[in-house]
Amino acid sequence: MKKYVIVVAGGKGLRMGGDIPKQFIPIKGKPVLMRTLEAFHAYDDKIELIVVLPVEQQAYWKRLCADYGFTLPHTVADGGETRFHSVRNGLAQVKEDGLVGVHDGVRPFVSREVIAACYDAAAEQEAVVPVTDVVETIRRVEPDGQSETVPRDCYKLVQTPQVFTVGLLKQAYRQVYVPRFTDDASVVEALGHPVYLVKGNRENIKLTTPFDLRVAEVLADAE
Ligand SMILES: Nc1ccn([C@@H]2O[C@H](COP(=O)(O)OP(=O)(O)OP(=O)(O)O)[C@@H](O)[C@H]2O)c(=O)n1
Ligand SMILES: C[C@](O)(CO)[C@H](O)COP(=O)(O)O
Repeated sequence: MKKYVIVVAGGKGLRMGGDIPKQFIPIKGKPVLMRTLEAFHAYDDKIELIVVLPVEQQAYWKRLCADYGFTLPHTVADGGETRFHSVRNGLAQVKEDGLVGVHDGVRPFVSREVIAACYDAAAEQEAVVPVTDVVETIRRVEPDGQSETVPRDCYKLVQTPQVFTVGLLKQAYRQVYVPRFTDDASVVEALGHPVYLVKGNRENIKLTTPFDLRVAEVLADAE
């Protein structure tokens, strides 16, 4: 079955800050986005890679690929106003039926096992999301500042890649954007389609703040 992955790196990285967009920051000498693309290529060397980048960063990325001798073939699509719009732009490059994953460009430590589990399950279930358990106590805070502990077993932390059949994801992304579409599963769910959960890997962190870069250096050392 034909496989695609849309690697979204079209955001602003405001919480990370800094001079270099977070997807280009080197971790142990290799830019984050290259690590992410290599993880999918290592899973399946025939998977089609689609990278979504802001238009103004695309020339820089091309130069970076030349500088690092990065030769994995990939298509580049334009970043959009929100993650939803970036995914929609990437999806326009998906031309055949099969399975399509959407993965955050800034999650370079996804394991090969988790990628495989997501694509394998999607062949049966059509819509698959990797999750991890909540490892701390959670409190819900009301608008008036009152708060109470809620049962943590009722919650999971959501990762990517989120993998779908091409037809289903294309149908989902024809919907009008609403702010509660923070991931791909929420867009598919809005069609009334159930989402199947598989176990993610704890190392599969989203590099969001400078603290995460410190963790990333340690995780890269352990590879
Ligand atoms: N318009 C957008 C917004 C986000 N993303 C991507 O979606 C992923 C998850 O987003 P997040 O890490 O929250 O990145 P940013 O939106 O860039 O971060 P911030 O909210 O701090 O600006 C990232 O790989 C990001 O590049 C995207 O492709 N297009
Ligand atoms: C899609 C996502 O990675 C799932 O955890 C996440 O929602 C994206 O980050 P954001 O901060 O919501 O943009």
